[in-house]
Amino acid sequence: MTELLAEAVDLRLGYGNQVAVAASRFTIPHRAVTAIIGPNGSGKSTVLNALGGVLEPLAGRLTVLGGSPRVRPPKVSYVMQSLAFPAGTPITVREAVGMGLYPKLGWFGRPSADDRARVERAMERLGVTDLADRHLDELSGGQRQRVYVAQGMTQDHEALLLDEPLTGLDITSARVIDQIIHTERERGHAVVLTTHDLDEARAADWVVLMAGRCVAAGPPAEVLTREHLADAYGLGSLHAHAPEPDVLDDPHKPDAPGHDHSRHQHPH
Ligand SMILES: Nc1ncnc2c1ncn2[C@@H]1O[C@H](COP(=O)(O)OP(=O)(O)OP(=O)(O)O)[C@@H](O)[C@H]1O
Repeated sequence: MTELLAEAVDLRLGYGNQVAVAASRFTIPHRAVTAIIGPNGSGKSTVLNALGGVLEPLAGRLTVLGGSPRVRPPKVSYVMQSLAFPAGTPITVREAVGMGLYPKLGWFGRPSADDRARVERAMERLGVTDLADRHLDELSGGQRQRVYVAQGMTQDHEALLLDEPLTGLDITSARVIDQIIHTERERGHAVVLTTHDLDEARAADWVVLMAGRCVAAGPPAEVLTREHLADAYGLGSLHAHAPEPDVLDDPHKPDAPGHDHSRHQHPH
């Protein structure tokens, strides 16, 4: 049996008494890259929050690495760039990356030489060493995103949760973070990321397709089908998320629709 990072059973997640996600069952494998994809408001970040132990389920069961994520397993590193630091926080890049040590040290623990080396290594891996003494406020969005991922890397972890890590990045920054994601997997870690990019989801080992519920979870080829995407995104937006044009146009490809040209019409 595949080793699991997470398992959800009859899970309900939400805010106050508003249910945002109701999912009967889905799993996320360990030591693999999982992409959570779905339309705006479909519950991707909500699921990540629950996996990261930031949000308690309203009902049902969610286990991460065999336990409750609320008893924050220190082995799960959650990078929440959107919430991490309010604008104007007077903090340097090195300090921000060093905050990845807090789950281990607590707020008042003193970092050892090893801990400090870990911070430097994470900054090197993300290519932000030159920015170490700069204030976060002085960075571009892409540079800041690298800093957040470096913070996640600093934490001793088996699983890395990343909220839209590649969104809005230039090719260089995206490549750096993409490389990190794949190195993490090679090290036997799990990476769970949220995305709006179908290609990013196709490149993952496992996909969870959300629409306020789990539409499907499994390998990309089984999840990112026309039917599932139509279910999640609605028929009206299907053409925007359909396979690449060359797949649509080449009748020899297994996924091609043959002579069915109806898919080229834009439904209104
Ligand atoms: N802090 C909150 N308080 C109340 N409702 C929330 C909160 N965060 C999210 N929601 C609601 O929960 C639902 C799911 O939101 P969530 O942020 O998980 O979606 P998402 O798929 O990540 O969206 P996006 O693609 O826009 O980032 C939405 O209806 C949203 O309005």
